[in-house]
Amino acid sequence: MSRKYIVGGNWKCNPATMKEANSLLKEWKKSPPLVDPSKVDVVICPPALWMSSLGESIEGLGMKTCAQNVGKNDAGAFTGEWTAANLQDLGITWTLVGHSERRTKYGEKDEDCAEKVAKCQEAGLGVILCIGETLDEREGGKTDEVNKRQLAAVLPKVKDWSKIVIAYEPVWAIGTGKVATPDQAEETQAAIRNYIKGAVSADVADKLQIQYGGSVTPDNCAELITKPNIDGFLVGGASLKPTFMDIVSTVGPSKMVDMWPKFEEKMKKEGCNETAIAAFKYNYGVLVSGADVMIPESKLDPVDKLPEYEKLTEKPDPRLLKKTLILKLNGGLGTGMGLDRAKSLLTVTEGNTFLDLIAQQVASMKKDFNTDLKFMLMNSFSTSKDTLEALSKYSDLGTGSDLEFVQNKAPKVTASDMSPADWSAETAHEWCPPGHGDLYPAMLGSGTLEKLLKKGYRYMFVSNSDNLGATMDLKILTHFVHSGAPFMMEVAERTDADKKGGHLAVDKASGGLLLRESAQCPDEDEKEFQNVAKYKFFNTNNLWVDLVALKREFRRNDGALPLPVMKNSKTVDPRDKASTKVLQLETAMGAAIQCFQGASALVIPRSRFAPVKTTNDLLALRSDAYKLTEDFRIVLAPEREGVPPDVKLDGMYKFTDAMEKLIPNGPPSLINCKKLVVEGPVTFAKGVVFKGTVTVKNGTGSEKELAAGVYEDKTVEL
Ligand SMILES: O=C(CO)COP(=O)(O)O
Repeated sequence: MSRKYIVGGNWKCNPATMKEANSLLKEWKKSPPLVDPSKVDVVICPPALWMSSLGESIEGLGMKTCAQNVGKNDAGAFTGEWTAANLQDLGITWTLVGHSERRTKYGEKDEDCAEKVAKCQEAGLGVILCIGETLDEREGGKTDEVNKRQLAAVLPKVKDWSKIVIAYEPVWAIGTGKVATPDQAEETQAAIRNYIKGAVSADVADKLQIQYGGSVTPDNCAELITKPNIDGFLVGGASLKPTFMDIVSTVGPSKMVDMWPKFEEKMKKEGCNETAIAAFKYNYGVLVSGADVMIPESKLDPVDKLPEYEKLTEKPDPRLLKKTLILKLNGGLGTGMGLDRAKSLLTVTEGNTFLDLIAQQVASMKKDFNTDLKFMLMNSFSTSKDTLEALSKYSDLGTGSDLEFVQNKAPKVTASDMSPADWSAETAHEWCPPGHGDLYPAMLGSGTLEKLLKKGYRYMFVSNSDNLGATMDLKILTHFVHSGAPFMMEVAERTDADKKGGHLAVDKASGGLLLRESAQCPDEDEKEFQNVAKYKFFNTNNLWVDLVALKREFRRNDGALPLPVMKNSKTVDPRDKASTKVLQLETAMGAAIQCFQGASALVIPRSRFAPVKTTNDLLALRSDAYKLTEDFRIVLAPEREGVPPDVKLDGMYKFTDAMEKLIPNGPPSLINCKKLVVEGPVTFAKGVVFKGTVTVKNGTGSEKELAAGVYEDKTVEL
């Protein structure tokens, strides 16, 4: 029969302070074990004084609090004791009885244990009964005899065997670092079960959970747990560390074995291709392994020097254009800005959407370089139709699979049990886009990579469709090809405004480049993460990829690039916050820098980086702080010297239609504005000019107009 596993953490008289205990629980919370709670119980035995105050945090982790000891008495004159009923009263449903330290250091006898078990049975309390032999006893061949004696004393008191767990803890293995071998533990525990079978019944013996305890660590638990008579562990020293969760995860039946077939079947049924399935399998495997996704400071070195765009000396080689694909990522919806369509359909300048400008950029590049240019989009299942329709007027861009490939979709994962999310009310909600790191598997799985290579394309320039500064630059292309790097990232210098975003760093172990995003930074390293003088560069998501190297990496990694996996907690129906909690697994395309040996980076001027993430960005972009160049790029006006205006609109302007109401007469002048803050319902008259730092406030609640004029370094109250 299959018994439920049970893992206990016996903290003994540790740690020294409750503060430390709380921070350990916090650590556990950060990377909880991803095991099925219906298959593994976890109990934690803190010092008695803290049981009540820590109980909530322990239970918040899906674990139970367990006492380390209990009195053999009822309520009364028993100074220093507590009763089984006291524990029940506090909501504590488990206790250890007969731990070897109680037996040897406090003189507890088999008979005391028996009385304690009797009281616990009366109170309906679960007991983990600890038994085990000393070294002398083992060496004297008395192991089974000792265990039987300790058990025999207690057996007559047990009426309800569902409330008893046995912890076999050989005294010589406790706190000594000398763990029993898996065979030793298995042999002894099989003998214990056999004894119970004879003394009680086969049914009770079969159902009885028997833990092993004594120097269990994350390193030695995996082999022990393969033994049929080991149903979990009672862990001492190793339960005082964050890595106790690794022991729990190891004991938990692998979700990969349990759940993966369900995901695979669902994806196949949906028509997902093999590459998409392999990519999701990799991501899901990372999720359920409970792997530590953090990148601590100790593993990194800063990047000191990088080649700079302005200093590139290579002579631009126009012949390379024929071998190069320009790819725009266009999978994003403008939900954050109140749109339910592709974000690139947003109007940027009079009458021109992002897509219009991109199409015109491509046309202009073809003219400038006097050559045909291969252009493609990666759409998502929600942007493809609208985008192709909008671009149909630009016939020379290409059509169909010549113009686009579509990003994969990934199943959402139910947060509580890691199963595929199920939402029959709207099955579309069971799927999500897997982040732009899906670029690589989507290219491979759609056949696009193979097709491009066959046609002689070797290089790819990728950028986001909301970054209108990212155009084909022959100088950069030539530098990339001449450098021989398989992958190159355009980075920009971090300013204070960028300190919360990710940064480029050197991985000490490999010497290669990697990106650290804020979700990958442990709390204690946050200060260094935000240190823009130390970590000077951020990823602009303008990337250059050698397609031959990409294909090689896929082959080396069994068809799935090992990108860092980010898990986003959401609800299955994004608009219904009460619906099932799910995890969406995503990867980021820039993170691939760590997958390519010899990948490089280039520092570019900010003019190649003008993304629109919010209506703040959009307002700035529409103003005279930016210029539309002849080749349809939107770049910061030279007067700005590379620094965009810092616009902070009230939350009420989050959506584009609300922002339009702020500027019914067109955008204000921001060319000399450092920072603009708008609070409350305002409309700008025609001819408003902001200079320096200006705040416009309307606290009245009813809309007010800001009259034409120059506002410089002041707060205007309307
Ligand atoms: O006594 C134990 C658990 O109750 C085992 O302690 P260690 O895991 O530190 O050896």
